[in-house]
Amino acid sequence: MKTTAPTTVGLPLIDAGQRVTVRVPATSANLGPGYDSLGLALALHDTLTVESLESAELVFELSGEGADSLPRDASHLVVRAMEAAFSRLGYRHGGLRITATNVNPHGRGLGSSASAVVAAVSAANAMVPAEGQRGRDWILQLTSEMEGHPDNVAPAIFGGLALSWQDSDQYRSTCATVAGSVIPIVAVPDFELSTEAARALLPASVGHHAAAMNSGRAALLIHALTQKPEFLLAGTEDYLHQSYRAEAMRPSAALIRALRNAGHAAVVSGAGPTVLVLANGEAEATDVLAFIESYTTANTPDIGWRVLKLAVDVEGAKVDLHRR
Ligand SMILES: Nc1ncnc2c1ncn2[C@@H]1O[C@H](COP(=O)(O)OP(=O)(O)OP(=O)(O)O)[C@@H](O)[C@H]1O
Ligand SMILES: N[C@@H](CCO)C(=O)O
Repeated sequence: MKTTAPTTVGLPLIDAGQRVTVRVPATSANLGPGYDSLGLALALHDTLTVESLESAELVFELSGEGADSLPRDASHLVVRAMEAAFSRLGYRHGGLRITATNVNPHGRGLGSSASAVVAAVSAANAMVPAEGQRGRDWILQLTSEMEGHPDNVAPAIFGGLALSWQDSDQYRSTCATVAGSVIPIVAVPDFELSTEAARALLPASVGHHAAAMNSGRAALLIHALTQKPEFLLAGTEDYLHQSYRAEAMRPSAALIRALRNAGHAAVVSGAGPTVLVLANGEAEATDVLAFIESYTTANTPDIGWRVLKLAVDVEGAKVDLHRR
């Protein structure tokens, strides 16, 4: 399907005939107590290829997740993010061919929207002349503004475990190295929950006791993820968001409770409803996979779960530019 692309009159045009491919990881934000600040990149990758056209057209070739439901016009998230990036960089495009191969499920808590905006902004940045291009911290700033929080975009950009924060209106992030024995496992249910709906369930404020308890667990979690995975169960206890959101994802909340009662570090991935388990070593990973299989068969027979044993992505968004 083709539609006419909007233009930003007055700005210089990028060259036609450029082709950029961006491979971007899925991400799991929060990790329990790290609400809006911690995120882990996962080896589950979407691929976006963008070509700059001579003609003022938007051409879409979409496959995989969202191919049947995403818009094929200027309202597509990738186009909106590219327009914002070009405009901030001081350029405009003539037309674009967008080819997206998506494996990251949408609205499930694996950072699909963050992956899309990181891929789009990275592609736009690579398409402007070299002297106008900006670094990854600039990409972090713009994509965090678009998402409203940095915890998914940061690991999608940098890879690994990202610790992010906000100084006034500036978003910052640094990476930590995850212990080699940590194995992320996700159980993705067949229902969606939008981040917007999940955020609307949170209270405007929490008590001092909850805040203090959460601070302790967030600090412990970094130590557990990087050096002492035996503390993962204690380190993933959250006091800020999961209990308020449980009503919107009851099967996920029940699975998390059962996994934690069995000693496994299970949390809501992002805003849910995916369940993330951080296993310590292959033996625990095998136990977790068996536990999820038997628990879901017995307790949630009407829900389809896609269970994936993944690895931590340490590379982040990978950009390849081909100029004609
Ligand atoms: N690759 C994509 N291309 C275009 N639009 C996308 C893409 N991925 C996600 N979106 C849009 O973002 C929406 C999902 O975003 P949302 O923030 O609700 O969930 P999420 O990013 O999958 O999960 P979370 O933020 O909890 O990790 C989709 O319904 C779709 O509108
Ligand atoms: N920190 C975000 C992650 C999902 O985008 C939330 O929990 O709402």
